[in-house]
Parts: sequence; structure tokens; C-alpha cells
Amino acid sequence: MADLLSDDEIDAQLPDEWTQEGDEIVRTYEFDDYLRGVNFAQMVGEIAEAQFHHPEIVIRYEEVEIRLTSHEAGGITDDDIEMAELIESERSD
Ligand SMILES: C[C@H](O)[C@H](O)[C@H]1CNC2=NC(N)=NC(=O)C2=N1
Repeated sequence: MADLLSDDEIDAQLPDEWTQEGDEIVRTYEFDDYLRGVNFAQMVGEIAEAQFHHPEIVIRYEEVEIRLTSHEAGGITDDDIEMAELIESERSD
């Protein structure tokens, strides 16, 4: 199980546009239409399954919110940072 990160470590490692909210890291992505958001959520789910590390995904009209935390560790770990980076790399591709 990954170790909990300190707030300073989180701040140093968070990808741009991501923020820390308590024990979670969060980003909301905007889309031109609803189905692009749905497709993005599907892609995030596939990454989560591959990593076996699962975010909360909230699909709204023209936006998708991703929340990451490490439930077993009880906070934010490298697994969450890695997931955010993987999602970012897919989004920018
Ligand atoms: C048993 C436990 O649920 C699994 O080991 C995995 C599944 N996906 C997970 N996802 C997240 N975000 N945190 C976890 O601790 C976690 N654990």
C-alpha cells in the first residue's frame, strides 16, 4: 500500500489545474457537448481498471469532475498523483 503524502509533497507533485480538497485531489474537465464528457469518463474508467485505482467520476452537462483518493491508505498517495498524470496525458493526446 502506498504511503500518505504530506501537503507539501502533494502541492509539489499535483499536475496543473488539479487542486487538493481535504483527502482528495480534484479536477473538473469541460467539454463541447455531453457525449464527449461521457466518452472521457469511459476512458478514465479504463485507466482506473488498468491501474486498479478508482476515482469518483461525476458526469454533468459539458463537464466531468474527477476526484481521487486512496481509500485503503486513508488519504492522498502516489497512486492518486499517478492517476491524475495518466488522465492528463490521455486528455492532451
Ligand atoms: C480492495 C480495494 O478496494 C482494492 O485494493 C483497490 C480498488 N481501487 C481503489 N481505488 C482507490 N481510489 N483507492 C483504493 O484504496 C482502492 N483499492
